Amino acid sequence: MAKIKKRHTREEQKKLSELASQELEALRARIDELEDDQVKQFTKFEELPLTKGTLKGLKESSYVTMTDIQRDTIHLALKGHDLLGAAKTGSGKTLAFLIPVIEKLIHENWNEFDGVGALIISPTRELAMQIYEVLLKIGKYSSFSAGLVIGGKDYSFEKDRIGKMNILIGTPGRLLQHMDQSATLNLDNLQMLVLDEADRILDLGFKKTLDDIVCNLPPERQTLLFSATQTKSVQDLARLSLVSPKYVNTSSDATTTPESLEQSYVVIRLQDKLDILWSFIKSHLDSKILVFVSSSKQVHFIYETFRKLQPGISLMKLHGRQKQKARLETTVKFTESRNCCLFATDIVARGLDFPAIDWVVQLDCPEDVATYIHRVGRSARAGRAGKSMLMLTPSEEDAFVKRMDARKIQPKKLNIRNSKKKSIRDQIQSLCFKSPELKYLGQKAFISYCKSVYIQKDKEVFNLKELPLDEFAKSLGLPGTPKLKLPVGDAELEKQKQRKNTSRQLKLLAKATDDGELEAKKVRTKYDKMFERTNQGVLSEHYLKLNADMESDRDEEDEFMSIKRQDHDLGAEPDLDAPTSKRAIKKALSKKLSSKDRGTGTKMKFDDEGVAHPIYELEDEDDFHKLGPAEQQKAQFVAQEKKSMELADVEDKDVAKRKRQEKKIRRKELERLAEESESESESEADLDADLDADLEESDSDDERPAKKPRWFENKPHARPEPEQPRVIEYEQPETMEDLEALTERLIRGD
Ligand SMILES: Nc1ncnc2c1ncn2[C@@H]1O[C@H](COP(=O)(O)OP(=O)(O)OP(=O)(O)O)[C@@H](O)[C@H]1O
Repeated sequence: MAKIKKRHTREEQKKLSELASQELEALRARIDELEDDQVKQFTKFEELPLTKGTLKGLKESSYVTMTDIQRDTIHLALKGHDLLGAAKTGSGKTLAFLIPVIEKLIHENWNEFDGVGALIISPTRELAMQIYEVLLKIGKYSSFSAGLVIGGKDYSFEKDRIGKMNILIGTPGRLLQHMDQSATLNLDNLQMLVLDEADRILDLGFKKTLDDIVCNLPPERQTLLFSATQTKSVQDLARLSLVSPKYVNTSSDATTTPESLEQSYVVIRLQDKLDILWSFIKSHLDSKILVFVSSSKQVHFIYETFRKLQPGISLMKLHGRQKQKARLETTVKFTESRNCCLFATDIVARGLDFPAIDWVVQLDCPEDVATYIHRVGRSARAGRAGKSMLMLTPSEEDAFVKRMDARKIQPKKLNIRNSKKKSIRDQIQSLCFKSPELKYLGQKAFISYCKSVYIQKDKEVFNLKELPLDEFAKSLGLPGTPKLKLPVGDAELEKQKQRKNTSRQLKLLAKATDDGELEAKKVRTKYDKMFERTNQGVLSEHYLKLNADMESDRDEEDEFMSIKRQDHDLGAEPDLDAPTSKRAIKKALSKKLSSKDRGTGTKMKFDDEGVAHPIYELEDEDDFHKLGPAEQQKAQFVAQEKKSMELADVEDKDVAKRKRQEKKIRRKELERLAEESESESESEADLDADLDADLEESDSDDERPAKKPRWFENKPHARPEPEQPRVIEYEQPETMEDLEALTERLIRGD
């Protein structure tokens, strides 16, 4: 969070405020007089009735000429209308709402004691940061404070300052968290609510959060909605309490993609995608390329594989499951790089303004045309040139091309030249063969891709049955096709889809502690600690990389799919429960473990193959019902358990009886031995002591003989000292057989 502008002295402030109020009066009059037709002739910001400070901030940021959406919306927003603005990607929507936000607060004479005057909601942190940066630039000459409230940052830091902010920019989850928990946050005076990428914020993933935010805002505010693909859903507008909104759509009369964008598509088999992508990258090494895939697992796998194959261009990855810090670092790195290739999921498809992207490649078909538009819109921004290539499988082509055509999007169909095609299948197979971690990533990528196809609503485009999955698995270097466990029925499908859409932030928010410091206060499990170490051999490093994935996906994928173990033996998977450092091993062996370290432990049972299982394993509900009614299963279980307990009881009794008999025999033999032994030489005493100890040990569970055997106590002088003590050589008996053999030898006296 930062102040937009330095403070003035009281004198200066008085003077300024007099001038400002005169200036504002004049501006208000100009705004009231503005006619739509008149504005249509405007080309420059300075023609609009904007305050001097804003014009200066714009000019210094090199914003002089307005884009269409800016020209068509800013004056309406200045007049106080609610607004729905739709414009192509990269057409300057950010300024179209930031200028009215600043101007509105200036006109309202907003000051630091008035609290939050404007709230800007963005679907992603990266986009929120981008908006914040633009605000700092153009708002340089206004005296408002602006704050960024996004997940992944220090919550307490935000909480302490949020009450002093005039403009807040944030992601839905974090904003709601502050609304619930930060006592200083007061939105009662809110003048303006802005939703950037409104369609995304209004969709299912954010629905509940947005509704919760909006119902806590004063209804008499002004609301601006901006998006590349505008919703006019009456329901959505009602949710936001828009009042007679003005619709502005600068992309309605032409295609919804930038004119300067050269669009193409190729039809290739699913199993050839990686070969084609590789060939494409190799022939565009001097370009800045953004590659979209459907899931973070695919990003992970392709990034790791291609990195090992060294294409000769810098590779990067960006997806929602990365830590915020890594995401920001990659965003900055990609922004600054000239020749590089970024593999990403749709998290970056919306809003992010990467400069000078030459190519947007869509390795996987987008879920709908709106997503296509957002993806390709990362290139050819603000009138610059750019190219895009969409890869479609034969089963996707017809329906998706039809969908695009309906939106006046007609990419050119291209064929890949055979001479340009390079196959990396053998290399990938060999990499996966050598590296279990890569194979594991491949399996995850396979499953995630299939899942992403399966959950799509548009079945005409996305049909899992049409896809050559065995071939696809081979192309990922997998020795077999991972088994897919797909959700049954629409309800489950919808659940999966919703889960996919639901912001990870919201999940985190639900688990947040009272002060919201979820990340800072997260309990580090032994796995966390283990994964944080890097010096434990190759597999632990692999697991370090996979940790985030495993943690986040566990519940999601356990329900959905399973991997055929026999086909995909991960071989040397580490024993996650074993101590992993010298210190840990020492600690584990130490009998002086402190009680806090002891824990309760987990009881395991072993099956016939010696594989450990938890005592209680949850069975799948469907599998359970297949076995018959619960009552019947219960009765069967009780009968079965009773029978096995009876058997066990008989066995136990037999063992106990045998033990008693053996003990009796041994004792008798020893007594006899003692009696026969004439001399009580030291060696005999030692022998007896040893035998005694041995008896004590072996009979520890049973009746113990008296510590000092009776034959020593009762007959200390019973036998005369032999003239020549007999020396009997013996080995320490270890087993019952040894003991018996020794006893026999002693009896025989040899
Ligand atoms: N009036 C202008 N003059 C020059 N450049 C501009 C102007 N307005 C915006 N830009 C630049 O155009 C680029 C795209 O702007 P912006 O990110 O606001 O587009 P957008 O419509 O919000 O895109 P998206 O739909 O992808 O979020 C940015 O780099 C911005 O600096």
